[in-house]
Order: sequence, then structure tokens, then C-alpha cells
Amino acid sequence: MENPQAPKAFPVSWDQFHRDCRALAWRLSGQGKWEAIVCITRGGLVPAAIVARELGIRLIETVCVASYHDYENQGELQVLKTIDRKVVDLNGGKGSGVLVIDDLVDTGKTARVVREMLPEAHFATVYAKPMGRPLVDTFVTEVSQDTWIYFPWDMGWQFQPPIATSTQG
Ligand SMILES: O=P(O)(O)OC[C@H]1O[C@H](OP(=O)(O)OP(=O)(O)O)[C@H](O)[C@@H]1O
Ligand SMILES: Nc1nc2[nH]cnc2c(=O)[nH]1
Ligand SMILES: [Mg+2]
Repeated sequence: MENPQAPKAFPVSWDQFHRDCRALAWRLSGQGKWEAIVCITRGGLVPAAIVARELGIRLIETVCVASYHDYENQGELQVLKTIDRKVVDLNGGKGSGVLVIDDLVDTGKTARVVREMLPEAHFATVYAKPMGRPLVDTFVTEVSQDTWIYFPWDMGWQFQPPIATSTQG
């Protein structure tokens, strides 16, 4: 590799993402029953929809967190919307019976902030990187810390030059 520091790309298609979300739902289905999902927007919206459908959960709440303001660079974490009291207060107010869903955990900063809000909730992501992995109860696929995951909603079709032209000369 030219630059060993360069992030590895892990592009995910819609089909693959749907399959991975279903795999997450299968893993979760063996671990109990949840009354509500709290999805961490925006990345958690699509996996939360798929898991909610598979597990028959209809009470869905959001917590709105933003920290990567330009791609691949984490800035200051902002909580734009907290969790509705009705969901926080379920089963004693600490998150018991609540499933928190995000697309991925990277450094773990986002997960840590949401865990403080609901310490007893079950935290699930589709993908996990090593730094954030200890903060997640259930995930599907681990990728290395120097990998950047490209989600289908961030990508579009593009012409690919033949391999032979890029290796010439
Ligand atoms: O473990 P961390 O280092 O905190 O990174 C993980 C978070 O980063 C991304 O969200 P982002 O803040 O980019 O916002 P988005 O979901 O709206 O894309 C991703 O969806 C996770 O929520
Ligand atoms: N799309 C995307 N967002 C992230 N936010 C933190 N890490 C990642 C990543 O690997 N991919
Ligand atoms: Mg996010």
C-alpha cells in the first residue's frame, strides 16, 4: 500500500446493509424482549426501521447526535435532541427494556454519551470498530479502526476505469 495510514474503504450496498440489519435482528431476537427502540440519528434510522419490523417493536424514539461534521473528521459532539421522558421513564428510568440502535460505533464517543442517558439499555450497532466495541452489547461485523465505512445512502453509481488502465505505465 502506498500510504499505510490511508483509511481502508468498506463500501456497503443496500442489499448488504439489509442483510446485516436482519442478522442484527436475529442476534437480538435471542436475547429478550424490548418495549421501545431509541435510534441515534441519523445513522441509526435505517437499521432501527429494519430491526423494529423484524422484532415487532412499534414504540420508536430518537436521540439526535452529530459529531462528524465533515467526512472522516470528528468534531465536537452535539446532542441536538434528548430522549423523550415517556421512553426514559419506562421500567424505572435507566433504560431497562429499551434497545438503542446505531449504524456503527467508531471511537465510542457517541455511544458513551447515549449510555449515560440510559445506562441499562441494550446497545446494538450493525458495525463496530475496536475502540468502540466495548460500549456495544450486540453488533454484526467488526472492521479495523483505520477503515471508513461507506453507507449506501452516501454513495451513487460511478464509472469505474478498467483495472488495466489504472495499472499501466
Ligand atoms: O463512535 P463515534 O466515533 O462517536 O462515531 C460513531 C457515530 O458517528 C456517526 O454519526 P455522525 O455523528 O457522523 O452523524 P450521522 O449519524 O448523522 O451521520 C455514526 O452514525 C455514529 O453515530
Ligand atoms: N459513514 C461513516 N460514518 C462514520 N462515523 C464514524 N465512523 C464512521 C465510518 O466509518 N463511516
Ligand atoms: Mg450517527
